[in-house]
Amino acid sequence: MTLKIETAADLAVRECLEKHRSFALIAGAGSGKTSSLVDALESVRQREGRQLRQNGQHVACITFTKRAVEVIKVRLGFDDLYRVSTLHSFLWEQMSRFQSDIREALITRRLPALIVRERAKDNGGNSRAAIDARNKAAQYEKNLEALPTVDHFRYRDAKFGDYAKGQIGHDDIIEIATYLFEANATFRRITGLRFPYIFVDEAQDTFEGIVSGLNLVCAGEGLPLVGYFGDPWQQIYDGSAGSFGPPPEGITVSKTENFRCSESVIRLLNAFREDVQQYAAGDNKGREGSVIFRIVKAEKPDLPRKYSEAQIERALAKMDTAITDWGWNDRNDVVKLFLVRQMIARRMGFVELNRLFNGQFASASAEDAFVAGEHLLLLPLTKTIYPLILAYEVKDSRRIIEILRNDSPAFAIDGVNASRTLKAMIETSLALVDQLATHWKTGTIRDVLNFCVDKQMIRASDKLCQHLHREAREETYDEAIHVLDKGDWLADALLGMNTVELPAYASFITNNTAYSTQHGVKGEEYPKILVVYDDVEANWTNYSFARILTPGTAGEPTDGQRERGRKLAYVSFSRALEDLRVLFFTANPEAARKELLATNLLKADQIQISE
Ligand SMILES: Nc1ncnc2c1ncn2[C@@H]1O[C@H](COP(=O)(O)OP(=O)(O)OP(=O)(O)O)[C@@H](O)[C@H]1O
Repeated sequence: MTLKIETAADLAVRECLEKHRSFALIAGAGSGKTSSLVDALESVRQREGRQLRQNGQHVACITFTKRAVEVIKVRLGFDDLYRVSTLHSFLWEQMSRFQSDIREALITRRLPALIVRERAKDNGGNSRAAIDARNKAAQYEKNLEALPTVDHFRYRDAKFGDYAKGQIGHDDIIEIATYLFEANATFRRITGLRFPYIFVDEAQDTFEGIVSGLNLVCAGEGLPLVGYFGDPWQQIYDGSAGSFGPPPEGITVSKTENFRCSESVIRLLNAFREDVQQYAAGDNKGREGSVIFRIVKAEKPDLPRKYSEAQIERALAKMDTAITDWGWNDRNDVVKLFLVRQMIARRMGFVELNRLFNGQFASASAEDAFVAGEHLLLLPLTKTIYPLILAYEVKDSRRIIEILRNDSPAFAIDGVNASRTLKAMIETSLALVDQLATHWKTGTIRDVLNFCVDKQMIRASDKLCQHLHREAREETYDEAIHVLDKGDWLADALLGMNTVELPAYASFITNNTAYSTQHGVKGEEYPKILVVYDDVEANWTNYSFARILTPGTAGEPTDGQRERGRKLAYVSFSRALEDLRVLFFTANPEAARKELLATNLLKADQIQISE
C-alpha cells in the first residue's frame, strides 16, 4: 500500500478550515475524496474539538449511503464529536422538532406542488394515466384538508408519505427541508449553531434545494461553514445538484491527483473530460495499463426497436470472441458492465425473475428490493433456503446446523427442538433438509416456502405468510383498479415459478459476480473492466452511447442523453485500475472509428473493428 500523499488540494482545504471559509472540493475519479474528507474532519477535531465539545456543538458529515456512513465513522474512531449520517436522517433530525413548521411546509408548498403535478398529467380523458392522476390529485386534496388536525408528524421509510396519518416519506423530507432552509430563519440559525462545521460528501448527488439551503445557513464570513466534496461528473441520480458550489464568500478547490487508474486510462479520462486534467500520483505512476475499444457492427433489430432472442445471443457471442481475443478468458478479475440488467440476467440465467421484477406488477420499491436482494418473498430463499440446499448437496451437515441455528425458529435456543440432544437435532435437521431438497427440485417456490414456514425453518414475515395463505388473485390485472394491490399479482406469479433461476439470482445479489450494471459500480475499483454499449439492446431513450461517443456518425444526443450518458461513461471508465475494454455496437463501425480518432479520444492502435 502507498503512503498517503499530502496533496495541494488538501492543504487548500485546511487553509479554508483555519480561516473559517466555506469551500467546494471538486475532485475527479480516483482522487481520494474520502481521504480528503476524513482529513478535513480530523483537522477540525485537532484544532477546535475541545472548544466545540465544551459548547455542546458537533461537526456534521452528510454522506450518501449507509455504507459510507459506517466507513467514515470507523475512520473517525466513532467519536461523538461527529454526527455522520445520510442526508435524510440528518435533515429529519434537524426538522423533527419543528412540527408546526413541517405542517406549514406541507400546506403551503409540498401538497399544492403534488396536486399541480398530478393535475398536469390529467388531460380530462379516460386513459388509465389520466384517471390515475385524477385520483391521486383528489387524494392529495383530501390529505391537504386533513393536515390542520394532524397532531404529530413522523418519518416513515417509504418514498411517499401518508399525510393524514402524519407520515412523511423520503421525498417529502427533501422538499420540507428545502422550504425550511429558505423560509425559516430560526431553523437556519439553530442548524448553524448546532453544527458550526457541515461537510457534505458526494455533493453532486445532494439535491439542489439542500445545497442552496446549506449555503444560506453558512452565508457570510466566519462560522458556520460548509465544505462540499464531490465530482459533478459522477452524478448519476436525477434531481440532484450535479454542479454545486460554496456560498459566495467560499472558494472552489480542484484536486488533480488520480491514485487509482493506469496512465492510459487517465489519458482517456482527460480527453473525455476537459474541466479537470488528472495525473497519476500514487502507485499508479508509470503503470501504463491499456485501453482498447472494439467496434462491432450492430444488427438491425428484428423486432420494433428491439433485438430478437437470437440476435441477443449473437451479440453475446461477439462479446465472448472479444474476451478470448484479449486473453481475458478464465480470469476472475474482469468485471463486465452493462447498461441494463437484462443482459446480465440472460448471461447469468435469471431472465424470468428479472422480467417479473421489471414488469407491470413490480412497483419501483419492489424492483429496488429485487436488485438489492431484499425483497420479502425472495430474501428467505436466498438467505436461508438456497444456502441449505448448497450445504445439502455437498453433505456439509455442520453448515446445515449452523444455518438453521441462525435463521430457523425451530432450531433457535428457545425453539421446538431446543430440548433435544445434539445427535437428535442433527438427525431432525438432516431429515428436514432432505425433504426440502425434494421440494426444491420438483416443486414451485410456493411449495418450498410453505414447507419451510410449516416446519419453522425460516423466519417468515407476516406479509410473506399473508401471501402464502390468501387465495390467488383470479381477476385480470387492471392498473386503474388494482394498482395498490399489484404486489399480490407479483407474489402469485413468483410463487408459481420453479426454483431453477434462484441460484443465478442469488449469485447476482452477492455482488460477487463478474457482471454489474454501469450504475452499480460507483465508488468501486477493479483491475480489468469491460464496458458494453449497445443502444438497441438497452432500448432506453435516456441513454445513447453511440451519440455520446460519435455524434457525427450517430447524430447529436439530446441534452438529457448527453448529461446522463457522459457521466455514466466517465464513472465506468474510471473504475479500471489497469486495463479498460469497451465493446461498442454501432451501425457504422468504420465511420465511428474515424470519428473517435478525429476527436483525439483514442489512438489508432487502440481501436479494433469487428464485423
Ligand atoms: N492521498 C492519497 N495518497 C495515496 N493514495 C491515496 C490517497 N487518497 C486515496 N488514495 C487511494 O486512491 C484510491 C482511490 O481513492 P478513493 O476511492 O477514495 O477515490 P474517490 O475520489 O472516492 O474515487 P471515485 O470518486 O472515483 O470513486 C484508493 O485506492 C485510495 O486508497
